[in-house]
Amino acid sequence: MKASALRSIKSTLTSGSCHLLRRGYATESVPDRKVAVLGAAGGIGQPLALLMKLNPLVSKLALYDIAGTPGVAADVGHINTRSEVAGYMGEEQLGQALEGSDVVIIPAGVPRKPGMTRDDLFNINAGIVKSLCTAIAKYCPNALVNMISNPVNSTVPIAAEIFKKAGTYDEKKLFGVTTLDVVRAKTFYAGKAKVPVAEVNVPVVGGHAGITILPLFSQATPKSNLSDEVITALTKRTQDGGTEVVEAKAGKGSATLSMAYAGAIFADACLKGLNGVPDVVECSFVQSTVTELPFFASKVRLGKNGVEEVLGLGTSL
Ligand SMILES: NC(=O)C1=CN([C@@H]2O[C@H](COP(=O)(O)OP(=O)(O)OC[C@H]3O[C@@H](n4cnc5c(N)ncnc54)[C@H](O)[C@@H]3O)[C@@H](O)[C@H]2O)C=CC1
Ligand SMILES: O=C([O-])CC(=O)C(=O)O
Repeated sequence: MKASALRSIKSTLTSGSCHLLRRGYATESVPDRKVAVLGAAGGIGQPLALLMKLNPLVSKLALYDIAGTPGVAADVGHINTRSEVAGYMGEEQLGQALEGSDVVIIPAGVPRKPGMTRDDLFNINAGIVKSLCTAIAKYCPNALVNMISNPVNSTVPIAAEIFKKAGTYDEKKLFGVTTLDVVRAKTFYAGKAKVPVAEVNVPVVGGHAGITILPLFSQATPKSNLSDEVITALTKRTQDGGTEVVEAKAGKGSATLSMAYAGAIFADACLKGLNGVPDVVECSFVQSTVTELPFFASKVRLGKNGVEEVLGLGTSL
């Protein structure tokens, strides 16, 4: 090889690593973290894989599905960000995908069509979640599990039972992802209250289906003087947000892009908690004593072991 060609390669490599250091990706400041996405070739899985590839807290990204992951992994893997990407396809590669994972995100499963409720997905998705959680218990029992597959109100308790049976259950590490309800509540509230959406906070408690989704607009910030009538309409729109998208997609599935965004926000919060960032608080459907229900969504403080504290319902402003 000519000396000039070698010099040019060297300079490219050096400027590449400087670039990583400048952007705060240096390994000494950011710990290595492996994230696995199960169902990574799906409607949510693909944009979620993209968003996790953009997250500088991730060093390894494992993309698993029953089909299609080599293509998704090759595509996302060309993006010049920190994480190494690998695709895994078929049950025989699930163990490899999971091994060493710090966070496992599960958007594997069937979505709704118009006229269906999330409960109609129970039979098929319960089976999928059961097999995936059995593998998690075996290959990465200490990982934080972010459950997206519906019905979340049931898939989370199912996962808990699978982990209990395997002897690996840790209530601090199992999360139903309800972030999309918060994302919607923030968007709809900002629109009506005419406040900058980036400043809005709205806790959403309860569960993730119809009337179990309870946005607490009385605690929304920045505060506004919306009438009871408007608050009732905002509540209903948030509760029916999933159905609004299912109907608009007219048979082509449910929310995927907004869910990928919400899933990426929640996974990022989990990673920050694991890395010891203080005061990381998100709403999530977790094992809870806030009400008499065994699982309930409320604000949760995230830390080095997952749930650090399940926060209560709060008080109206
Ligand atoms: N928690 C929430 O707020 C939300 C949850 N969802 C739920 O997320 C789930 C996925 O939705 P979409 O991505 O739109 O569906 P999709 O059908 O586009 O993708 C699902 C993916 O899961 C894969 N899959 C099926 N069985 C699998 C298995 N055993 N192991 C690994 N992968 C498997 C499929 O091959 C497919 O690629 C649905 O259950 C949906 O209801 C959707 C939106 C919001
Ligand atoms: O409505 C659905 O089936 C998907 C979902 O959970 C949501 O968009 O909130």
